[in-house]
Amino acid sequence: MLKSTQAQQHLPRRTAPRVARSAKSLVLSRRSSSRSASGTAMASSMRKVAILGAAGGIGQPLALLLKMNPFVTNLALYDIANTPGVAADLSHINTSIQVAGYAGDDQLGDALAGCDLVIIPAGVPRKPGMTRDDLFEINAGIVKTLVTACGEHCPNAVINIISNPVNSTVPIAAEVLKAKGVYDPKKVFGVTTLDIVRSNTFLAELKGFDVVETDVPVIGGHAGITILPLLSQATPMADYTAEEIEALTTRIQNAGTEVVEAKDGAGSATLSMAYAAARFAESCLRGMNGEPVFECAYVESSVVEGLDYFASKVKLGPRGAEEVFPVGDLTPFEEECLEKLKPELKSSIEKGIAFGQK
Ligand SMILES: NC(=O)c1ccc[n+]([C@@H]2O[C@H](COP(=O)([O-])OP(=O)(O)OC[C@H]3O[C@@H](n4cnc5c(N)ncnc54)[C@H](O)[C@@H]3O)[C@@H](O)[C@H]2O)c1
Ligand SMILES: O=C(O)C[C@H](O)C(=O)O
Repeated sequence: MLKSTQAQQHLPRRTAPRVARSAKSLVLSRRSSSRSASGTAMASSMRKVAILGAAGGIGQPLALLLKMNPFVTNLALYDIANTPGVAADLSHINTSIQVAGYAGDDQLGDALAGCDLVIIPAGVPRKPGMTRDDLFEINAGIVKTLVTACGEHCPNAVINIISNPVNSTVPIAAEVLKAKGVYDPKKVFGVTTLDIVRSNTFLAELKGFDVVETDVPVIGGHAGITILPLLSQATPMADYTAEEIEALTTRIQNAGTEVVEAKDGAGSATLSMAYAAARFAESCLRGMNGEPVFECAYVESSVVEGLDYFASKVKLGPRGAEEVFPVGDLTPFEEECLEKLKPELKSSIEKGIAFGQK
């Protein structure tokens, strides 16, 4: 289990250093060069990245963003169907990243072989009226199968899990890898970056901030009240009324549902999620290359007693999540929200563990 370090205990009010990069780092580079888009780091290492669920609503735009990311050298696109077409289409883009499509069970091993990073958006999305937990019945099995294959074909890869319910699918992945004897808690992440992206956007809109300079840590999990934005730790600092804090927190917690309802049966967030997943993937790759990067993510954790998985700020490095930061000082409102989310998050974790061990 990951432990918070001595140094982290002495952190001041903020949970951790500010996320070290901004939306600018995803500006598209026309050549897959050795220069990152922000110009701050070299992207020289060979990196193979696989997307499992690559022909889907998230998978396709995510593949497009990664085809333009200088930290990637090989992109393996896997789905149960339609990946040859997606791969052929993407491969015509004149960046030097090599793209290959894989379809069906018998090609999964080839897709995963030699991967440094595996991103999993495979599974069904919500329709109006559903909770993320309603997806468990279908998505739990899909994640279990795919992570089992990761354990066999790329046991050292970092895994980014997008498939919902993330609060349960991450514990499932951990149990599967434990059973195979290849579990490294530093390398399995639930992607909660969309919660941060949304919080930054909504806060910047409310307060008239430059959105690129806005940073809201979001802790807890990725479903309803388990999503807890820490507005007291946001930058730039601002004064809020109690009503503003409550309204903004509720909007962030319901933002996924806002998109599900707007799409009216045609799925959930795909474009904003692809953006968020590309940002988190790039942060993992930068970390692998030795550049310390800070992101909030859902990981195995000892930050909150009784919750074995929890999202908080982590430091990404060559070995994955090298540090997991404590939540820092909370306001009474945030303390109350944290208490309220514990039973739901605990039950989702336990459900995932039980399924993973079956
Ligand atoms: N973590 C987050 O913040 C976040 C945000 C948005 C969506 N999601 C979740 O991401 C998942 C995917 O959403 P979407 O909109 O891309 O759905 P989608 O239906 O458009 O795409 C899913 C893809 O997964 C593929 N798939 C299904 N079973 C598979 C398997 N066994 N192996 C490989 N591929 C398989 C499907 O063929 C499809 O192409 C959903 O569970 C959704 O709830 C999570
Ligand atoms: O809301 C969903 O079902 C998808 C995703 O988790 C989101 O937050 O947009």
